[in-house]
Amino acid sequence: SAAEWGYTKRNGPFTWAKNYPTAAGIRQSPVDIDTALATSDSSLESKPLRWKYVPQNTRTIVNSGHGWRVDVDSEGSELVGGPLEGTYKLQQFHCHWGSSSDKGSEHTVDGQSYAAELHLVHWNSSKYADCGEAADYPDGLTVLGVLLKVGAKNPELQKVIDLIPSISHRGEKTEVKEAIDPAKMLPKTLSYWTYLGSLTVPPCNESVTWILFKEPVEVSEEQLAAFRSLRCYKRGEECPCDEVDGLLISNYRPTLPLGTRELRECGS
Ligand SMILES: Cc1cc(=S)c(O)co1
Ligand SMILES: [Zn+2]
Repeated sequence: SAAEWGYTKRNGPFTWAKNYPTAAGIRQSPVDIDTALATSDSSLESKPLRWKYVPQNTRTIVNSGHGWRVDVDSEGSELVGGPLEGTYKLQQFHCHWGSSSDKGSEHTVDGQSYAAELHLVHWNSSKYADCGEAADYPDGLTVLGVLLKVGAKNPELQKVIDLIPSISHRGEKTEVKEAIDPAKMLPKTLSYWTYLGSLTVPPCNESVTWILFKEPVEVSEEQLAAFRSLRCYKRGEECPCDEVDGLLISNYRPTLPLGTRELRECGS
């Protein structure tokens, strides 16, 4: 089969369009947030973004081979308001990071990278039956993006990090026993930028309304190091990628042009 996509020279972001043509589209993510281009929009201010999560519904954490991912039972969750029409439900959350903390976020702000970026993936439950179906429609998904910068240890993310040793290799998964509250991983101030974009991994579906919070949240260097200890290959198999020891030291996609898309902001 075609070499699985990844983040190395051989199978990285600049090769994805070969097997996933949408990756070469004009509504791709991430993008650089040129703050001077952002337009504030009274309709966003008038409909505050609101979310409700059920910490007990965080089910499993898996090593996808491209990072860690916490899968959630969508029932009981909801995200409404801001740029969104209808109700979106939480499906999963995951992170992107770099080989050192001077890079690793997917979105950049006025050209500045952060150390990592947390993505909370939601699907439009007002119009579609599940996340898989929603991913095929332009209004199907919403991802809340949180920029992560080096600082204090993040207690909520520590619950994820404590599970990483049990999912060290690709395909390994484990139950999340201690409830993780996604709401506790969001910044205090809720100002955000929003624009229409895509998944940042193949097949790069152009079905995401991006909502990127302006205020970064802190994680510690040790926590970032734990992310980089994940391996991209299955236990007992050869390491297919040419990363050092098959360690997932970097899993962020470089930015794509915003093009003629509108970039709106809410809050200072
Ligand atoms: C559905 C999905 C969305 C993003 S942003 C990602 O990295 C993986 O999967
Ligand atoms: Zn992502």
